[in-house]
Amino acid sequence: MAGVQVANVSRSFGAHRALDNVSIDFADGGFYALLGPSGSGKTTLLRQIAGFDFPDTGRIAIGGESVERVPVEKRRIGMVFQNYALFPNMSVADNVAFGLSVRGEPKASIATEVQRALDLVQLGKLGGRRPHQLSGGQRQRVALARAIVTKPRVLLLDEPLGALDKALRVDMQIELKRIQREIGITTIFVTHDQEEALTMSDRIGILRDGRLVQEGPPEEIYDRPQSEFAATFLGDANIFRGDATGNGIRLLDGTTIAAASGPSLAAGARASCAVRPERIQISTGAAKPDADNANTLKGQVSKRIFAGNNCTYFVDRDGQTLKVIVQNTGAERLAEGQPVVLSWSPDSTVLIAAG
Ligand SMILES: Nc1ncnc2c1ncn2[C@@H]1O[C@H](COP(=O)(O)OP(=O)(O)OP(=O)(O)O)[C@@H](O)[C@H]1O
Repeated sequence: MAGVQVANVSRSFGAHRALDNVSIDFADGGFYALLGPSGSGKTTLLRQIAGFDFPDTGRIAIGGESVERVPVEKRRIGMVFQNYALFPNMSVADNVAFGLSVRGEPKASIATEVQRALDLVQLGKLGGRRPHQLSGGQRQRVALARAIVTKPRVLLLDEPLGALDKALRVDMQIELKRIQREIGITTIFVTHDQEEALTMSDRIGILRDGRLVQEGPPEEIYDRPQSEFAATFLGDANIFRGDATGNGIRLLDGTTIAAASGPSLAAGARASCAVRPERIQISTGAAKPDADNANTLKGQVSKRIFAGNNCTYFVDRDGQTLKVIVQNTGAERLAEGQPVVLSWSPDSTVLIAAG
């Protein structure tokens, strides 16, 4: 096993900078999600690590050793892609055995290793089938078995669950995480799906236009985003813009919003505050807000979306629409058109420097 160190890596295609001075330390045995919009450089970064493509500048090391001159086949990396084709005319077992066979390993040990890999992905009894006799999820598990059978040091997964429907995808997320824990392999996982990134990974890196915008544990990025982009890309956020006051911001209409976390900014500097929709308390104003909720605003419900376990309210105030999500506790529901008071704690508010 091995960690992966990416240091100051840049890669351009013509005038386009697909990766711009990216540095990430992927810890040994960790599960790391790379998240970002289409074209942000996620696949390009995986390709540099795999050795399919090479950085213009910067360094990549696997297990502490620079891989600058190490070709793909010598990097000992397993890969699974969204449309990772299996050989249709080979059995499942032969598909999994492929990497070991080309290495010329003895037949008996190949059979043992293949069976172990198939058992791990819970396809131990299906080795004799052909790929077309499997479901989409089973085929992805074969691809995974094929990637891990050679005992790679690092596993690179590029949207491996992208082609699966939602229910199967959730099953496979749990399965993939179990397998990763069991073999303890350093895993770098590219996804578009923010929920998938939040639930599966130890750390998340958010890329935008080839740059690493923020990286850290899921809770840290969700609770303390450092930019409006990170706040709105990973989860929903209400963004307020104004001038820094020392402990928050002042909006154009003079309202102040206090924030307990964020950088220290000079008073008067342009800044934003972000607050998650589920952190806001909404009421008719008849009862006093919770004592901790120093931030308050008045507005009017413009839309209400009931979703069973929760209810989303869109609240208009001063040209802005705010989003509030309330768990369904059976309490009284607010109607569209209702004047409301929103309140939330400075602890739920993050100050962000203007980008
Ligand atoms: N071989 C190449 N030649 C020219 N441009 C490329 C090449 N590979 C990638 N790019 C460009 O680099 C940028 C990053 O591409 P990349 O595939 O890494 O994005 P991504 O974040 O993986 O996107 P997606 O989520 O859509 O897969 C894109 O603008 C892409 O068009």
